Amino acid sequence: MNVIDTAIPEVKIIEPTVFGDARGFFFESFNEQQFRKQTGVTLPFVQDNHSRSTQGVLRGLHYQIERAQGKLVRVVNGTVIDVAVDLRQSSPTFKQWVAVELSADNHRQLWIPPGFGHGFVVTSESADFLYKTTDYWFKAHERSIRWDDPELAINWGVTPSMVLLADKDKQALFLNEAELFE
Ligand SMILES: Cc1cn([C@H]2C[C@H](O)[C@@H](COP(=O)(O)OP(=O)(O)O[C@H]3O[C@@H](C)C(=O)[C@@H](O)[C@H]3O)O2)c(=O)[nH]c1=O
Repeated sequence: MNVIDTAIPEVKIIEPTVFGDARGFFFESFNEQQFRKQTGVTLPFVQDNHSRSTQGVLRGLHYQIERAQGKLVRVVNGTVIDVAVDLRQSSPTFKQWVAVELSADNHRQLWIPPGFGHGFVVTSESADFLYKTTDYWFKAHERSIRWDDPELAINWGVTPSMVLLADKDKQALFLNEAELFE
């Protein structure tokens, strides 16, 4: 696997080594030893999630204010633009974001550490999104920040009128109203 730095040092793109042959392909989608060695991340993963979304669906920007989750995310069908936003007020990259295309074809994964908001928008007909998390889900600690907050000015690469949101994300807070990390 290959680890690629992003504009935010703790957010990393992981490119697995894919072995293609006449049958199709094979790759190790997660190897704890390699992941630890090459990213320096030693947090254990405790939950695996799978969501399916249709074109234009945007899930985000989500985080847990307590029991913050690190996430290792990837796509096994379709294409998304995946976004990580630094919500740690003491961080030199506070309020900065990275957007990375993840697809079934590029096999890319994104490591998003605890303390970040996370979201993605589906740019293909549908997308199957898989991710590992470093802590469990706690409904009481869930928070959502508006995907289109002008203070963040995230370039999602999609036409805003095409975006489909859950009610909770329509009611999400602006960054300046939200509870953030120290
Ligand atoms: C996130 C989650 C949801 N659920 C349930 C709650 C709800 O009934 C249903 C759908 O949940 P949501 O609408 O919150 O799903 P979704 O909007 O896909 O939430 C996810 O979005 C992405 C961007 C993330 O980063 C994740 O951490 C998570 O917040 O699944 C669980 O049982 N376990 C979980 O870990």
